[in-house]
Amino acid sequence: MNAREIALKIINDVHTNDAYANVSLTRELRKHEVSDQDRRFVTELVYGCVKAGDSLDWILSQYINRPIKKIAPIIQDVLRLGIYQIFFMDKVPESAACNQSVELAKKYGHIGTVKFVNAVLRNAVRQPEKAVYPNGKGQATKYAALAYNHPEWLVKRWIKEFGYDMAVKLCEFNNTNAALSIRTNTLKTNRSDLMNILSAEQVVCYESEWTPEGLVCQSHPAMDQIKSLTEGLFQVQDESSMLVAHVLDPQPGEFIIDTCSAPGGKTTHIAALMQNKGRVLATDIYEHKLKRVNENAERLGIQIIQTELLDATQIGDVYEQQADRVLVDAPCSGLGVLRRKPDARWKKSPALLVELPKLQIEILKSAAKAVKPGGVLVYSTCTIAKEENQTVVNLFLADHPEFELEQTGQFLPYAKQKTTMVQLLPHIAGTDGFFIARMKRK
Ligand SMILES: C[S@@+](CC[C@H](N)C(=O)[O-])C[C@H]1O[C@@H](n2cnc3c(N)ncnc32)[C@H](O)[C@@H]1O
Repeated sequence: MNAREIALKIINDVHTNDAYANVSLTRELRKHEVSDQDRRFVTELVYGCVKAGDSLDWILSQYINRPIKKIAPIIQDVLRLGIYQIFFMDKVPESAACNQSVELAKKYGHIGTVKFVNAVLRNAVRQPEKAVYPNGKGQATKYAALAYNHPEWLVKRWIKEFGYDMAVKLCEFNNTNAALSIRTNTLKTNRSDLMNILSAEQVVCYESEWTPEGLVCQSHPAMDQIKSLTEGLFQVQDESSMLVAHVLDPQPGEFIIDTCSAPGGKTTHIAALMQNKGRVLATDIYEHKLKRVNENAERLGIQIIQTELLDATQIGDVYEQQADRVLVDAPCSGLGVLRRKPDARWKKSPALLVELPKLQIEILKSAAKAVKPGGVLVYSTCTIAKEENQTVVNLFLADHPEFELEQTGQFLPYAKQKTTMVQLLPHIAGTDGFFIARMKRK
C-alpha cells in the first residue's frame, strides 16, 4: 500500500467511524512498513486534510454541482486528499496529485467515479481562481473560518470575545505544530542532568520559561527510541498543565485527592512535589484510564499513588472533609488544546458548552466536600471557554461561602500574575490554553 492509500484509509476512518486521527495514524503506520519519508508524508496528508475540514469541502463545492455528502464516503475522501495536495502542499506536483487520486478512485470506485474524480481535480488545477475564499462585506467571519480552517461558530465566538485580529491569531496558533514538552521527574534526576542525557539521545530541547522542571523539545527521535522515557526520567506534559500542581502546592506527608486524574500527568507531578511522601488518591470514571495512571506511577518510581474507580460527583460523600488538598482537573471541551488534535475542532459544538458546565459544577461541589477545614481546592481545565471556567467557579463560590478564592496567579512558579484566576490563552502564552483557580476552605 503506498503512502497516499494509507492516508486515505486513515482519513476515511476519521470521517466515517469517528476515529481519532492520531490513534488511527499510529495503528496504520505500525501495520505497514513505510520509510521515514513516507511516514512524514502520510502524517502531513492525514493531519493536514483532517484539520482543513470544511475548507476542503468548500473548495470542492466550487467544482462539483451536487452536494458532496451525496458522493460515496470513500470517494469524498479521495477528492479531499487530492484537493489538499493541489491547494495546500507546495511540494506535490499537481499532476501527481491528480494521477494518484485517479489511481485511488480506480481501486475504491468504478469507471464512473474514476472519470468524475479526474474531471473535478483537473478542473481545480485549471481554474484555481474559483477557490478564492469569499471576503466581501459581511463575510469576515466566513472568510476567517475558511482561511484558517476552523468551524464558523467557533470563529464567530472568538471574534466576539477577543476581536478579529486576536481571533485570527488564535486560529493561526491552533494550526501550528505543538512542540513536545516534558516534565523532569525530580524524584530521579534534575532538569540540567536530564538535558545532558537527552542531548546524548539526540533530543534537542531548551528550558521552559513557565516551570522549573519543564523542557521544550525542538527535535527528537521517535518516542519509543528515547531510553530516558522508559527509565522514568521524565513525563510528557504541556508546560501550562505543569502549572496546576504548583498552584495546588502539595506538601510531603499530606493526603491529596486528584478527582479526574487519568492518565496521571498531574497526579504524578503532585507526588513528585511531595517527594514521594504522603498519600495521593487518584480517581477517574474509567478503569482502563486508571491503568495508565498506575503505569506512569510505576515508570516514574512513585509509591504513594493509589487509584480508585470513583465518579467524582460522589467523591465528597465518600471522603468527606478528609483531604488536605483536592484537585478537580475537570473534563472539558478542550478548546485550549486544539493544536494538539487536528480533528478536535470539528467534533466540538456549542451544545457542549451548555452541557459540560453542569457536570463541572456537580464535580466541583462534591470535591469541595472532601476538603478539610483550612484545606485547598483547585479547579482547572484545558479550555478557554468562560462558561466552563470563570462562570463555574463564580457559581460555586456564590453557593459555598465557606470557600474563598485566593490569588491564584501568585502560586505560579514563574511569571506570577496579580489575578484570582489564571487563564492562559494559547496565542498569547504560546502554550496550551489552561484555566486554574485556587480556593481555600475557611
Ligand atoms: C482533563 S482529563 C484529566 C487529565 C489528568 N488530570 C492529567 O493531568 O493527566 C479529565 C478526566 O476526567 C475523567 N472524568 C470524566 N468524568 C468524570 C467523572 N464524573 N468522575 C471522575 N472522572 C471523570 C475522564 O475520564 C478524564 O480522564
